[in-house]
This record gives sequence, C-alpha cells and structure tokens, in this order.
Amino acid sequence: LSLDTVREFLTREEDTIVFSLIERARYPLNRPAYDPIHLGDGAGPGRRLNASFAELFIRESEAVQSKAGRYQNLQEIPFFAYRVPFTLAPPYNFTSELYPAAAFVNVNDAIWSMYFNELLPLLAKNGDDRNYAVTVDSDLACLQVLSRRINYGRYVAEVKFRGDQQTYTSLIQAKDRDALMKLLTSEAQEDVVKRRVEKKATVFGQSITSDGPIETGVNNSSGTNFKVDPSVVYKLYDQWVIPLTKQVEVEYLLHRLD
Ligand SMILES: C=C(O[C@@H]1C=C(C(=O)O)C=C[C@H]1O)C(=O)O
Repeated sequence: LSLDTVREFLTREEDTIVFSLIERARYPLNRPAYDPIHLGDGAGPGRRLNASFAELFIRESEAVQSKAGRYQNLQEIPFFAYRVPFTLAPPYNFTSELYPAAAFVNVNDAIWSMYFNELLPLLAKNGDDRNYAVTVDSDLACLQVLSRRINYGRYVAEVKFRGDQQTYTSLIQAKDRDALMKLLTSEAQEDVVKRRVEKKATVFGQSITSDGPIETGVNNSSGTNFKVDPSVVYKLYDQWVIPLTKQVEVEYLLHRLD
C-alpha cells in the first residue's frame, strides 16, 4: 500500500463511476420507485410501508450479496446491516491493510441522501416509463461504486498516517480535525482528479459509429449530446465525492490510535 497504489485504485474507480452514471441516465426519473409503497386495492385506506421500492430492492439485493460474502471484503460496506450468515460461497479470508479499530468508519448515510436528493435529479430527466426494477438496479450500481470510492478514504488515510506517523499522532491526540483535514489535503491532486473525471465523461459518453471521426463534443459545451453531462460529473466530485472522502479520512484517523 502506497500513495501511488491507492491513487491508482481511485483512478480506476472513476471509470466505473462514469459508466454507472451513464447507465442511470438512460432512464427517466421514475419517481414512484422512490416514494413510500402504498399497499391496497384502492378501496380502503391501504397500508403505507415505511420504505420505497428502491429501498426494498437495495436491501434484498444486498442481503443476497451478503450471503455470498461480498462484505467479507472490507472495501465493500453495505447500506443496511445484515445478520444473514455468509453461506452461498466458500469462505475466503480477506486480508486488510486497515487498522481494525478504525475499519468500521464510513459515510454511507451521507452518500445515500446525497445520491437520492442531490445527484439523481441532475442525472435523470423527468418522466416515468415504469421500468422500475432496471432503474433501481442502476441506482444500486451507482451507490455501490460511490460507497467503495468514498469509503476508500480509510485506505488513503492509513497510507498517509504511515508516511508521517509523528505529525499525525500528535494531531490525533489533540483531536484537531481542522489541522488533520489540512494536512491530508492536496489541492493540486484534487484538481487533477476533477479535470480527469470530467474528461472521462466526455470521452466515455460519446456515441461511437463505425465510420467517420469520433464526435469530439467541442460544439456541445452544454453537455446535451453526451450520455451524462460532464459538468454534472465534475460537480459530483467537487461537491460530494472528494469532500466525503476527506471526511472519511479524518474520521478514520481520529480512531487510528484507539
Ligand atoms: C484521496 C486523497 O486525499 C484527498 C482527497 C482527494 C480525492 O478525494 O480525490 C484528493 C486529494 C486529497 O485532498 C489523495 O491524496 O489522493
């Protein structure tokens, strides 16, 4: 584990993030999939479940993946807690570079509300095609990769801690969040990441034909001809992905000496 290898991991996740956003952007907003489910035949008051179709779909999907051992790998953190035994696959002992007492740190609740309340309205056009299962399956793919990328801040923090144990130790002992945040921040690196991910959205989001040049998109600065608006991807990183990753880094460090 080195700063180069953790940054390579984050760079590769950008590809998965851009493609998962492209998939979600194929479908309209499909609002009813996110409203609390109303059971009943319309004759009586019915029964209002305290969950939406999206939430039930994600919970059930995660439960299957939990049984299959997905969350044995500490890189993966579910949005819901499961007590289902891990029974669908042969046991495999994942090793982890994380400090055990800090490995639990995650910001999945913040990712969940950011995704549904802020990002989704920017990604999907208004409309309802009733294609709810494939739509929320694409939401799940987005949520899983965003969670993996952002909560990977634990690994980034571990590397930074090992690289400068003395300075980090005194700031952790002083519980000085602001100084920790400042020490782990690299504005130059953040700028590289944001510009690269925006460029990936312009490259991956073009329509490819067998003949003729690839559309460069230079005349499409509004983003309307791309499968996902590159400026939305830039904004996603600028406002949410990077700040949340750094929040994970700080929280992890605060538990690094527990
Ligand atoms: C992840 C890192 O830590 C911080 C967060 C970054 C990010 O989320 O992309 C980039 C630079 C740092 O400010 C890093 O240094 O690579």
